[in-house]
Amino acid sequence: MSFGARLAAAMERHGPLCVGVDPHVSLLTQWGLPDTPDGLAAFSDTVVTGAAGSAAAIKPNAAFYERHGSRGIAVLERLLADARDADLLTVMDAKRGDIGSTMAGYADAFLRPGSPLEADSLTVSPYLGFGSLKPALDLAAETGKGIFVLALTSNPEGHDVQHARTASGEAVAAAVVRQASALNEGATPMGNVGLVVGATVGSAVSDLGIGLDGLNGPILAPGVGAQGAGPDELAQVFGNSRSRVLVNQSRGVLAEGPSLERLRAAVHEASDAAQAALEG
Ligand SMILES: O=C(O)c1cc(=O)[nH]c(=O)n1[C@@H]1O[C@H](COP(=O)(O)O)[C@@H](O)[C@H]1O
Repeated sequence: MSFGARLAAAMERHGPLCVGVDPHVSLLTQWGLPDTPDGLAAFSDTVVTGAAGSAAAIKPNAAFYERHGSRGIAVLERLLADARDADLLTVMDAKRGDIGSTMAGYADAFLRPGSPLEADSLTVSPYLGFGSLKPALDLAAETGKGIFVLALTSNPEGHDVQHARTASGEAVAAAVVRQASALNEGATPMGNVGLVVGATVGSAVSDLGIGLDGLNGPILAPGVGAQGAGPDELAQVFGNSRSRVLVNQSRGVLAEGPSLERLRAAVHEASDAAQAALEG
């Protein structure tokens, strides 16, 4: 089954929440864990257990594993395998972007079946040119994996690049959305090519003339919780595309650990709140 179909089924079953696995030093400390590979492993195990059966997906952020070198990467490998065993879809948040020939290496690392870091989907940056993503998009299409292309990011600094206009007058982010949408045409229930649009972007979608309705793919929405967005913002930003929005929360949920019971309750609550906001 393709990623689009698997994600649609997981969202139908578990709701629209993606739990971000971001083991910040401050969270490890708060959880009473050391800032070491063992600390990362304990944190990751708890998040997988807390999210399994209650969230559609988890999104480990590579940065927090990479800072521990090879032992951190080993923890990430195990996390991805454990999530697979727990029937949790994975969004590998590595935000890769490079010249096409190198992009093929990143695609092999994260999307090739059997790779130690195999995930169900990968976040990528189109800001070396959308065409540079082709090797990753091709491998995803071939293997039924997913790609989330950064379009309108949740951070305010993203405006400089994403709101800029191309020579034809089209906003850069609108061009990204247009090119991603073309790849999902005709797919049911939705295609494998998703976008990242922060829930914090306010009226940018309409201001820039972006047609999210035509994407026919998933939209990963970070920015809820710790970055300040909530139900009103989800409803405002995503309009008619709300049914395909996968809402990410990292710190907002993770702050409830290390108690598994409290973490599970927070996952349920965040999932219900996201569902209500997106249905409303
Ligand atoms: O691709 C992402 O996931 C992402 C894109 C974006 O525009 N903004 C954004 O915050 N993220 C990631 O989403 C997560 C947000 O974390 P919290 O703010 O703690 O919920 C982090 O892992 C970010 O790296």
